[in-house]
Amino acid sequence: MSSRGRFITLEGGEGVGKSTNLAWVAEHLEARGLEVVRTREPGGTPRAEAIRGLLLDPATDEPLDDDAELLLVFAARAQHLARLVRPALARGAWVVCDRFTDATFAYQGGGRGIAAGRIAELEAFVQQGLQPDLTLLLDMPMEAAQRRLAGRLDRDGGERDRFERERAEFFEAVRRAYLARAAAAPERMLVVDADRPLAAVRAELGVALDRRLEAWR
Ligand SMILES: Nc1ncnc2c1ncn2[C@@H]1O[C@H](COP(=O)(O)OP(=O)(O)OP(=O)(O)O)[C@@H](O)[C@H]1O
Ligand SMILES: Cc1cn([C@H]2C[C@H](O)[C@@H](COP(=O)(O)O)O2)c(=O)[nH]c1=O
Repeated sequence: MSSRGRFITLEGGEGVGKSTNLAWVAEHLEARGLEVVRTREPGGTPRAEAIRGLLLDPATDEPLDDDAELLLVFAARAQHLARLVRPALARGAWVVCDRFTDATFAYQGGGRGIAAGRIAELEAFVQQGLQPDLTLLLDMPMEAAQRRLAGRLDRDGGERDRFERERAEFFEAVRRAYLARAAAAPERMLVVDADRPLAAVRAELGVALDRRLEAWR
């Protein structure tokens, strides 16, 4: 096995099953003898998690400006990359991350309408060429994903965050932007039909991971 760590991201709209499947992906890799670091964006380190708090806070007293939202996302990412992701990859660990920059193109680009070129400039500045080796895009119709999200909120309690309160058109635009990015980068991004029983989703994820493991050996 190569000593270079690999960077795997899970993407998709709200409630499609990213967190549920991230745990499984990490265990699948660990069962093959790899050191795996589980993380998420925005967040992943204490200071980046503090920025996440600002981004997700649903308080309406001072609406968050779209450009400020974009810059906060990348500020959290810079911290996360410097303190957690790059050191882990450098020591040979595999990093499995719940959302990364595809989410910025989908939410701030597709959802908020910020130009892709502006996002790409920040991406180049913050990432200095670092990209995920593999992105698993969990895709399903927005209404079904919203039902899953509502079920989770009913079961676990908690209120909707600032993004989860967005209107249906926002989530439709996010989904379209994700699918457009996957179509433009088919070698990196695998679109997985998430509107199936968990066992079927995981079977497809497992095949994709094992194929990559073999190719990267
Ligand atoms: N394939 C599946 N079939 C049925 N239910 C599922 C499936 N995958 C996940 N779920 C359930 O759907 C809910 C949402 O899943 P999860 O929290 O993993 O989604 P998420 O994409 O991480 O959401 P968020 O974007 O809010 O972080 C959970 O209650 C989870 O148990
Ligand atoms: C990385 C990233 C995330 N977001 C949004 C998308 C989600 O609504 C929240 C994160 O919460 P979740 O538990 O992962 O659902 O943040 C974003 O707008 N832009 C980004 O780059």
